[in-house]
Amino acid sequence: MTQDQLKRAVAEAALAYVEKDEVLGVGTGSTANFFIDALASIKQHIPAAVASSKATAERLQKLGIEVVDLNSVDNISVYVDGADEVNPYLHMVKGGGGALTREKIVAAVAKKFVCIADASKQVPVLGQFPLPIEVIPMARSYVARELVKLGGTPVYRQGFVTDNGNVILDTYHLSIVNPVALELTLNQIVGVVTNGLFAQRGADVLLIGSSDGVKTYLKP
Ligand SMILES: O=C[C@H](O)[C@H](O)[C@H](O)COP(=O)(O)O
Repeated sequence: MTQDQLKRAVAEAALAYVEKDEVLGVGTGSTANFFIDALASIKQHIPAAVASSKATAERLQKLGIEVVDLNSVDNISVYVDGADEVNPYLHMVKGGGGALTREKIVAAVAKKFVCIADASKQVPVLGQFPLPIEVIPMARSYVARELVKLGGTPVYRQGFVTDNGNVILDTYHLSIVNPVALELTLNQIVGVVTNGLFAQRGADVLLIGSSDGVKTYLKP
């Protein structure tokens, strides 16, 4: 099976986690896009969705699903999104598409986080994928120097501006042996808006698309 076929299979499997007549949170990226396309078959049961990016909002609206502002809802039953890496504890690296801040906000509100990914995203230890860090533009150089002090090698994502008007530092070589602690440490750097570690609030359910079918993992 191709990677896209695995993404489609896992996206379709995630439909089983969508709660009827509840507000749904929807992530960003190629795997999330397959999920949005799959939602067409059950859209009559989705009163509204909260999107984690402008791109996702547009895709949902094209399908005829109402997109609402997060401030207008009290809770989100389920949030479905992809990941760039996921470890056995269901901690993730996210933000390859630059949507990490809104993703982390929607994930924080959601009662359940369902991560959907193809098998290439499963890793024993996070950190092969460079960690995306969203930064206020004027703080870019300062934050980069602080990341170097932590052992990282930050690379400015040239020509990319987030939905929030900020920039991204893709950071190589960080030692992510303790994702929860590193997530907190990175949050302490002034000028950092969000880092791409989703460890304090990891996934509750992980669906992995593999050549043997879709496998389900629960947070240990
Ligand atoms: O900012 C993007 C998101 O965190 C995505 O969920 C992540 O990059 C995975 O994307 P994809 O499904 O395209 O591999």
